[in-house]
Amino acid sequence: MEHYTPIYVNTSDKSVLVIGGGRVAERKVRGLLQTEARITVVSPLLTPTLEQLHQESRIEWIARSYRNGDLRGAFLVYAATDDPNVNHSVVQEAEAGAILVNDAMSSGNSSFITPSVVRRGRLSIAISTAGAGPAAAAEIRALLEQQFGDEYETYLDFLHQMRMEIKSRGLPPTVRSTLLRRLTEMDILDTIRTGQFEWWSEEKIGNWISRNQEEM
Ligand SMILES: C[C@@]1(CC(=O)O)c2cc3[nH]c(cc4nc(cc5[nH]c(cc(n2)[C@H]1CCC(=O)O)[C@@](C)(CC(=O)O)[C@@H]5CCC(=O)O)C(CC(=O)O)=C4CCC(=O)O)c(CCC(=O)O)c3CC(=O)O
Ligand SMILES: NC(=O)C1=CN([C@@H]2O[C@H](COP(=O)(O)OP(=O)(O)OC[C@H]3O[C@@H](n4cnc5c(N)ncnc54)[C@H](O)[C@@H]3O)[C@@H](O)[C@H]2O)C=CC1
Repeated sequence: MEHYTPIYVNTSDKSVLVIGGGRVAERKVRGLLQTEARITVVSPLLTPTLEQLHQESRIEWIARSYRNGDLRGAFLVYAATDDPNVNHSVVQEAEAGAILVNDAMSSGNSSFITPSVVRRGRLSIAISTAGAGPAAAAEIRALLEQQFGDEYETYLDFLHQMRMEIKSRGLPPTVRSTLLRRLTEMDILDTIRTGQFEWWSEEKIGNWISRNQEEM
């Protein structure tokens, strides 16, 4: 059985190449648009959505078939044409250049696979079936989407703000980790769900930290 190593890759300001401009390429691009990647599509044809994204300058378009050498400077590559030979050539060029590559037609040829993703602001939950059932991955995503609602976006923004605040205070590591753990033990999610959440002021954050430090 194939086992994969799940990682979250930072593609900010990195050049990501998608070879092919069809339905599957469009799905890969939609995922990439959630990041700060610089996206280039190489394909003689584009779907109407990709065409629109190109017109809005959100993606670059090289309007021709893939050529050996196109991968120069790329950080990550998706081979998403409908021609297995072309995808294979893309994979070969990527491997020669030690670039991570996804072949949409074959998980076996790929150095990474594209998971199904639930996004709620800073929270992302990635699901993979190691290629066994992409439609099952999408079904599991839909289930998780029901379980993890929009309240998680606010919740994680709050945790992030508190984490930055706690880390900036130069507290001893044990105090810091206790405070960070206590944060997740509070019922913040419920207050967001019931519409009672209010962002904490500098003063309230300061008071909460001092009070909790005293209780340790
Ligand atoms: C290996 C992988 C390679 C990769 O792309 O990385 C791959 C490969 C293949 N997919 C195929 C088919 C379909 N894929 C989807 C949908 C998705 N496919 C995605 C990922 C992956 N697909 C990777 C494994 C992920 C994992 O580990 O589970 C998702 C999760 C993410 C994304 O693509 O962005 C996205 C759902 C996003 C969402 O909704 O959340 C649908 C449903 C639909 O189209 O609505 C169908 C039709 C139904 C069916 O066939 O099951 C075929 C057969 C093609 C043929 O026979 O012609 C192959 C080739 C093969 O199996 O060899
Ligand atoms: N990984 C996944 O999630 C899935 C993968 N697939 C596989 O992906 C393949 C592509 O599917 P679709 O996007 O629906 O096909 P499609 O026919 O909509 O798109 C193919 C695209 O590849 C481009 N293309 C063809 N030759 C090219 C070349 N030499 N250089 C650059 N671009 C080239 C075409 O212009 C077109 O834009 C399918 O044949 C299937 O095997 C299918 C469903 C899901």
